[in-house]
Amino acid sequence: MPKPAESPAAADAGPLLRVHALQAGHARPVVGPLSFEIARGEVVGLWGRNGSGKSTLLQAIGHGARIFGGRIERAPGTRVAYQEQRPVRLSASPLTGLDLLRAAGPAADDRPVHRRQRGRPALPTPLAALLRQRLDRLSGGQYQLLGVWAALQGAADLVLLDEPTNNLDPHHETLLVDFLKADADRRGVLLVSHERGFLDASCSRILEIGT
Ligand SMILES: Nc1ncnc2c1ncn2[C@@H]1O[C@H](COP(=O)(O)OP(=O)(O)OP(=O)(O)O)[C@@H](O)[C@H]1O
Repeated sequence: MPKPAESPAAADAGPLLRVHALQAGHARPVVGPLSFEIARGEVVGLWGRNGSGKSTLLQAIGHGARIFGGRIERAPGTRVAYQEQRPVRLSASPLTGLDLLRAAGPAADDRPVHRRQRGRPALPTPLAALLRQRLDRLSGGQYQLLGVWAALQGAADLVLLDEPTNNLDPHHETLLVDFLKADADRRGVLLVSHERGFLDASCSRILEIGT
């Protein structure tokens, strides 16, 4: 489930994220040194072979990985949502799709008609059908799509998505590209994918790591 922090909205000026000479890892460094920036409105893709440290880089920015050198700077007040490569799912839970959207923040917590009235993207029809369903009864792809929408349309300014096409068929992968383009100026996105076609269709820039 996405975890937006409860800080005020980030200032509009300057990049949301600055990564400078970062070396990150776990017991030892596995990625870097890397330097890049992400501004609001950008969708930046991470591309690289298995084990090159893409997930570790997202973890270092989101939470969890150890920083061995360099620095990560977020614009003051930047709220982060992080969809992990294998999002945690409770085996039994009465929570619904609507509960998941509400947890992402007020912007994601709405029905299609209300969203249109506020000038925000309408909840896509395939997701509207999931609002009343229990999360533990959703398919892997349904859960993935709902989680990514919540991260993108929730309160976060910076959205980290690790393999967001996991469990998605080609039709829903296309829908995901539309999700990323909807209201894109409101946030910056850093995503990992092995699917080059998806990266080319959805990203404004692609960073290759581990070469
Ligand atoms: N929690 C962890 N503790 C120790 N080492 C880890 C941990 N997670 C990942 N690693 C190691 O860090 C290296 C980079 O892993 P990471 O998952 O970041 O790569 P990746 O590029 O995302 O790979 P993939 O494309 O296969 O998902 C690997 O050698 C991996 O074994």
